[in-house]
Formats: sequence, C-alpha cells, structure tokens
Amino acid sequence: MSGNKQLTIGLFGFGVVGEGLYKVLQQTPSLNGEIRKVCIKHPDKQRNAPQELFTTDKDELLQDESINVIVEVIDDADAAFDIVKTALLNGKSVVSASKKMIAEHLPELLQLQQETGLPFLYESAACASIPVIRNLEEYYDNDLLHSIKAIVNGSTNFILTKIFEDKLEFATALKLAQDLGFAESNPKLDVEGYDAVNKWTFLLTHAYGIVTGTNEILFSGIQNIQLGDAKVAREKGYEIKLVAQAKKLSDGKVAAVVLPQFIAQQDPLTFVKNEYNGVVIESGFADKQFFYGKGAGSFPTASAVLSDISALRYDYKYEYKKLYHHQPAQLSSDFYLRVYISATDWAQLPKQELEWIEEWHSGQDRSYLGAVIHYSRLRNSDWWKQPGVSLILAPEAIIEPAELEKLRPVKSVAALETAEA
Ligand SMILES: NC(=O)C1=CN([C@@H]2O[C@H](COP(=O)(O)OP(=O)(O)OC[C@H]3O[C@@H](n4cnc5c(N)ncnc54)[C@H](OP(=O)(O)O)[C@@H]3O)[C@@H](O)[C@H]2O)C=CC1
Ligand SMILES: N[C@@H](CC=O)C(=O)O
Repeated sequence: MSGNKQLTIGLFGFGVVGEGLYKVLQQTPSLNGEIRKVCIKHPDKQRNAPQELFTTDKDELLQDESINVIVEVIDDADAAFDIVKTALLNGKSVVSASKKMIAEHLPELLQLQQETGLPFLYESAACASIPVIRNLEEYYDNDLLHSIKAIVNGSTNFILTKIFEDKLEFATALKLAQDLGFAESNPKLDVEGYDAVNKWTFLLTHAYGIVTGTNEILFSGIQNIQLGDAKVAREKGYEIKLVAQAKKLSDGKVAAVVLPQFIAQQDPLTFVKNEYNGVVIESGFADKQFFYGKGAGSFPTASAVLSDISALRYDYKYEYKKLYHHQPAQLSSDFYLRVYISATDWAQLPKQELEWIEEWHSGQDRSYLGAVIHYSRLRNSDWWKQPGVSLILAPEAIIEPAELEKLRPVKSVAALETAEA
C-alpha cells in the first residue's frame, strides 16, 4: 500500500470506539477510506448507520478479498486475537484498540508481524488520543530514555478527580465514567489497575524493547484508596493519581511499576484531571517533556484509530527498534520504593519488611506510615492488597540500591516499636 491508495475497511465493533470511528471517517473524505462491512455481536441493537452495513458473520469481512484493512475495536480480548490473527494471515493490514488482547498476546503478535510483513498498528490502545507509541518508537533512542511516568487510565483518573475534587461517591463517579464511555465493559479492569498495566506492558516494548507479561510488573489500582489518604495528601500538598512508571537504573535494567502515587504540585501530572492522560518523558539532553490529551472516550480514541488507518496509506509499520535493532533492556527486581502505607490496624503493617520508617501517625480510624521497602518484598507478598490497607508511592519513589545507604536515616523500625509501646 502506498500514497493515497483506497483503503477498504472491515470494522469489528460498533460501540463507543467503533461508532466514533464511523462518524469521524464520514468527516474525513480526504482519507480515501470506506467502511465496507461492520461485524457486531448483537444483531438486534439499534444502530446509527445503514442496516445493510452490519453482519454477525466475521468471515464476511475476513474472507472478503476486496477488504484490505481490518479495524478491530471489540471488547472481547479472545475473539479480538482470533480476528487479528486471521486478518494478518489473510493478508490484511490491521488496526486495533484492544490493549488487553495486545498485552496478553504480544509475543505471538510480534511473530505474526514478522511472518506476514504486514502492519499491525494500535496507537489508540494506550493513552487514546496521545501519540505515545509512535513517539516512543520513532523519537527516543533507548540509551537516552531515562524514565517515563504516565497516567494511562482515563477512568481511574476521572474517578479520583470526581471523588476528591467534586466530592462524589465512588459508585457515582464510576457510573458516570461508564455512561460517558470511558470505562471498560468490565470496570474492574480499570479500577483494579489491569487496564493500566496492560498498556504498560507494550509501552515498555516500544520504550525499552522489553517484552513482558502483566504478572512481571508490580501493580494495583485505586480500589483501596481511602478518603483519609486524600486528607493526608492534601495536608502534604499532594494529589493522588494512578501512575505507571519506568526508570532506567544505573545497571541498564528498568524498574517498572503501576501504583497509586502522591503527585507534588510541581509535577506536570498534577494538571491531568478527569479522563485526560499525561506522559512525562525524561531523556538525555532534552530533559523533561510532557504529553497531554484525552485518554478515553469515543472521538479521542477514534482520532488515534483514524491516524493509524491514515498511516497505512504509506505502509507505516512499527519496527520495534528497541527490541530488534538495539540491545533490549531487562526488567529489574533490585530496587527500593519509598511508600506511604495506611491501615485500619497497625498489626496489618509488617514492619520487619521495611528498610526503614520515615514518619508515622496513629489516628482514631487509621494509622499510616512513610517507609522504604525493597521492591521484591512487595512483589512477593500481598498484605498491602488486603482490605483496609492502602499503599501509595511517595513522589520520588524509586531508589537505586547504590543510593540506599546514603539515604538511610537515623530513625528506624525500632523507633516505631518504641513509639507504639
Ligand atoms: N472506550 C474507550 O475510551 C476506549 C476503548 N478502547 C478499547 O477499544 C475496544 C472497544 O471499546 P468500546 O468501544 O468502548 O467497547 P463497547 O462495549 O462500547 O463496544 C464493543 C463492541 O464490540 C462488539 N463485539 C463484542 N464482541 C464481538 C465479537 N465477538 N464480534 C464482533 N463484535 C463484537 C459489540 O457488539 P454489539 O454492539 O453487538 O454489542 C460492540 O459493538 C476495547 O478493547 C477497549 O478496551 C481503547 C481505548 C479507549
Ligand atoms: N477504560 C480505558 C479506556 C481507554 O483506554 C480508560 O479508562 O483509560
């Protein structure tokens, strides 16, 4: 495919993203793209498009030789993988928004792209309207990419904004995120951090050449954050956001986590509210750069799908430069995290697991402490995921082993035990 070639599209899914794309394409005649057929699941639903466009038979798209592009925007990861695989093997270029499917099948998808030589693009799958994949892929050299810190889930950011700024109840805020089309069909994916970590897996591939699974990354969502945590944050002049981050350590490995974090006022992520996403990239010589835009919703997501479709006109493919043309980085499990932990009961906090405690406070309803802990201690335990316990990263959370002793304070766990007694 090259130049202004006719793109004949088979579209899977006509929900928030699919219908958005249909409308956006109607307003983009210069693209030279036409939707030939739309495959959906429920034939009886009312649609805002001619009835003859729709089918429930996937082969009407996948086996149609006149269709040269498959756009897959459905909410079923297993069916999505089957569609994408068949489409590529049938010689069609593919655009997808299904981050869960991509995260679960990245090695197979990499192989399929190599075997077929066909484009498989998915810019909308991470941070929706922000062109983060193409930027990581094309612009930043592996050695110079010091860190990425990002809000990659619109729904949780929306919920946190609505709870802490507009004083809505959690359930009301979630319902609003669902009504506006931001949340996944199963909102547990958003709330418990699965969606954010899914996105983080393949962003790590484009940033550092790391091919990993979600089980290799420490993550949680916002499910355990309490109003009391927000009060502590406010007293310290911080906000709480669900943040995905990766930092290149001095041994060349990458520390990566997806956890709630206190965000200081001077951090650009402070400005990221509601369904917006933000990405702060720190690279050699350029210092900090900040990308900002809508991270969920019909038209913002459709705009990124449209950009991928448009890129097919000039045969754009991801080269996975960091993976195939550089020395890919590895994930590190040897670093420390500066954390804030709150609990309804001191006994829930395993003080022996902490390197040191920097502050503590015991209130009527909850106790909290600020501490430093080795990453592996958190990975290998689940006390911090239990009801009643919340774990939030401090603003500058990642500590390299070589820095640890320089930072170790005089106060220790023993001091807390004395205070308790
Ligand atoms: N909403 C957002 O802001 C964003 C969503 N995404 C991703 O995009 C994808 C779509 O999301 P969204 O549009 O919100 O989801 P919706 O729930 O709004 O729509 C899902 C669509 O998929 C169709 N569908 C489900 N299973 C099948 C199947 N086996 N074959 C054909 N069609 C099927 C449904 O059909 P029917 O209409 O008949 O029920 C529906 O049209 C998801 O992977 C999501 O994670 C990515 C970025 C942002
Ligand atoms: N549910 C997702 C949708 C976009 O990826 C989110 O809230 O970010």
